[in-house]
Amino acid sequence: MLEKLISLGTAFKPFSVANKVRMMNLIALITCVISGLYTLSYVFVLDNQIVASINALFTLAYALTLVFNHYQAFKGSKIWFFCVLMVHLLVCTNLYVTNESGFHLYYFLVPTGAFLLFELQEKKEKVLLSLTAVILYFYCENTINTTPLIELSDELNHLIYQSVILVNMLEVILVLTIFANEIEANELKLTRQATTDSLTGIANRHSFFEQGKALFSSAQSHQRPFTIVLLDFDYFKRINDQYGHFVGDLCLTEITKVVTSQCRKQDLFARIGGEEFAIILPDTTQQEANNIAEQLRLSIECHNIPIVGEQYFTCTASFGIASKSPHCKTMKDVLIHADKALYLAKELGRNRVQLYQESA
Ligand SMILES: Nc1nc2c(ncn2[C@@H]2O[C@H](COP(=O)(O)OP(=O)(O)OP(=O)(O)O)[C@@H](O)[C@H]2O)c(=O)[nH]1
Repeated sequence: MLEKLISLGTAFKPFSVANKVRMMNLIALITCVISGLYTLSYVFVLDNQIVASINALFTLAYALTLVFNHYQAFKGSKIWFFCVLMVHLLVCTNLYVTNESGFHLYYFLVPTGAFLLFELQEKKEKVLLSLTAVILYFYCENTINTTPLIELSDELNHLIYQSVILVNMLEVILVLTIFANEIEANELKLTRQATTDSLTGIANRHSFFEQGKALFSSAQSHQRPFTIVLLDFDYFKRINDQYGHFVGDLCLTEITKVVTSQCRKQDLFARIGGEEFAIILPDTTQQEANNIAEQLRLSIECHNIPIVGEQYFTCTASFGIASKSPHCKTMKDVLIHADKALYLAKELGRNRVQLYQESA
């Protein structure tokens, strides 16, 4: 139930916008609860039904924020919420009680909330709401309500004042913590998106080169072997033409799983082109890589890829292998050699593993 309320209006929204809508819903709910508690205290503790009724109306007005979000009026919901809050605080300090209660200190939450909840381009709204909050704060601070509906003792005023400070602090801490967590989650998601191939879920071309360069440098400085295996599907165009693009995609994901399951922890498996993949094998000689690639070739050849019902098809792939040699100054040099070997594997009939030879 709570999760449903917090998620109101978030469906089909981009991640960052959905986060802000959730945050607005959460803040509106917390405010409803706080305002509701004040209403109960006006009824049962201070025994003032008029103030309780007015406060109950404000509680309902806060709840309307969720309704706005439900109907996708997100900007409207934010403006509504902050306007209700500011009028409410004005009524608290100038009608219910006096400014000695410190209710007007809640105005400090408006600029913080507005700058966090409004979008970057909604500058006008943020500035206008913040300015209004500052003006109203000074108005309340310098206006003495001589006819409050509730006469509070000095002790009670002091108690409320402290509770306002406490709630202010807790709200700021809560909101900032949630925002910090969401920024971190956002960053993580964006980094994953930028480095992962969306179809297969393995490293993409960009990530391959970034990580590959680091692995190559490490191999160079420790004088350890470094080998690249290139894997290219055979006659992939035919698979697409015969079974359709969707099955072509399925073939790529299925074979990715087969290869991934056979890779070691230290290997880097990436999709570097449409139907071209690469595996960096650190600490692996060309001969060892040859055995690994041969095993992969066999596994791919034997793997049944489902089409519909009980129907299956198989595919094959060609492999080109090259290792770091004194002629290779960069990872790209090794990759060029592996590409030459792959070309040869295709030339020699496909579904085979070809090692790069210096003379090739
Ligand atoms: N389904 C699907 N097909 C893709 C994707 N990326 C590239 N392709 C297809 O892969 C095919 C590659 O064709 P070619 O470069 O001619 O190579 P090939 O048919 O595999 O032939 P050889 O490599 O010479 O054995 C093209 O038809 C592309 O449209 C993808 O993400 N999904």
